[in-house]
Amino acid sequence: MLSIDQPNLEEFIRVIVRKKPQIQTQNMNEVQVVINQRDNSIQVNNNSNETSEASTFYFDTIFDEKSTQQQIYDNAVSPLVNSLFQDINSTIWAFGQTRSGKSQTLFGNKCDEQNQGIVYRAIDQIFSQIKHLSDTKEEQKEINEEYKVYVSVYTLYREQLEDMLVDQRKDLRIRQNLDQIYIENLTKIQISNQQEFQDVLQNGIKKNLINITYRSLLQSKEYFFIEVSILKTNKILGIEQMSYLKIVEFQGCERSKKPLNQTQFSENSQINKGLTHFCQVISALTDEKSTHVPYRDSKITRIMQDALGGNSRGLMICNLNTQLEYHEILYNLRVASRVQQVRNHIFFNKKQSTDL
Ligand SMILES: Nc1ncnc2c1ncn2[C@@H]1O[C@H](COP(=O)(O)OP(=O)(O)OP(=O)(O)O)[C@@H](O)[C@H]1O
Repeated sequence: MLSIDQPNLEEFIRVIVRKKPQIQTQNMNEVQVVINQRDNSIQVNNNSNETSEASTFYFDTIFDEKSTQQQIYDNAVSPLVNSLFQDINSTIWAFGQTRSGKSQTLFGNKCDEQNQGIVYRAIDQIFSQIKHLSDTKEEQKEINEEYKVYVSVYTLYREQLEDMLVDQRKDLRIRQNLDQIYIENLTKIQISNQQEFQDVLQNGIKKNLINITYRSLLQSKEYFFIEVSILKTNKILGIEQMSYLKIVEFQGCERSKKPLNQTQFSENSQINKGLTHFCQVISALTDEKSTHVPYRDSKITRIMQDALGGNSRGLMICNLNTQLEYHEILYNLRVASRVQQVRNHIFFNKKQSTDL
């Protein structure tokens, strides 16, 4: 195996906040949230209109309710897709309460160009970039590099990690090599355009759950993952490099004061458990005195380990639904605020000889 040492880059996880537009409903109060785009601050006012210092937060970028899918994509996601072609991994996760706009941001409406979410836009950008690279190389008569794109779809529910692209689902194992975390025996399907990507997504879901809609599938899982890998092969040198873009949808979680039935209670505690482990990892990573990061306490933190202090660029999209309770909004912003203090240590993915 040929391995070339590359310089390290250190960068913080980037956190952006997106406020969902208000939807007119009866008996629904909206918590007042003031976004100041000049200093990228967001102030949350409680019902008595008192604002304490703790309720003002600062983020990299804050998108108000008028923001478009295109703006989110261009600002936050496009640079990460570009870095895949520089052999750097990226992980994006949508976080927020129930009905805060996570699916809208990630998926939107695939049939409406303006409303398409970041997942479909990323696939378009990957294929247009590959075309651009091969056209440029062709003009220069040096077509040494070949790109192949693969997709995996998996879910995590009650600590059960399942491959959505196989008939027989079983709990998958998370493994670690020197550089990164990977899932053993995870199906990777090669795709060569947007349509093939959508077919894989749709067929994978149909294969596993008959008569269930895509939306209800997403709603029934705690975490939904789409992983797109790009394999670059230099045919002359016989060297290949693999980079990935991992996109994760967190299940919405409310620390509800309302009474829950047994199933809701059990689901909610499970989600809260995952979230608690996620927050414990974030706390350990941002506490200088901490000597241990408890990645192994839950599968979500293990799968996301590369993006939480490891070798992947990280983007958290914190979706905000202001039609929920004040303490819920505050809780989400506090988590988001802490996440942006986590540093990742990025290095370019290793080159390997193709004749392994
Ligand atoms: N930016 C937006 N513009 C217009 N409508 C939006 C926007 N964001 C969300 N919505 C609408 O709000 C509703 C809830 O959004 P969505 O389903 O994306 O939330 P979610 O966070 O994925 O919810 P859940 O946690 O239940 O999966 C949907 O009807 C969606 O169309």
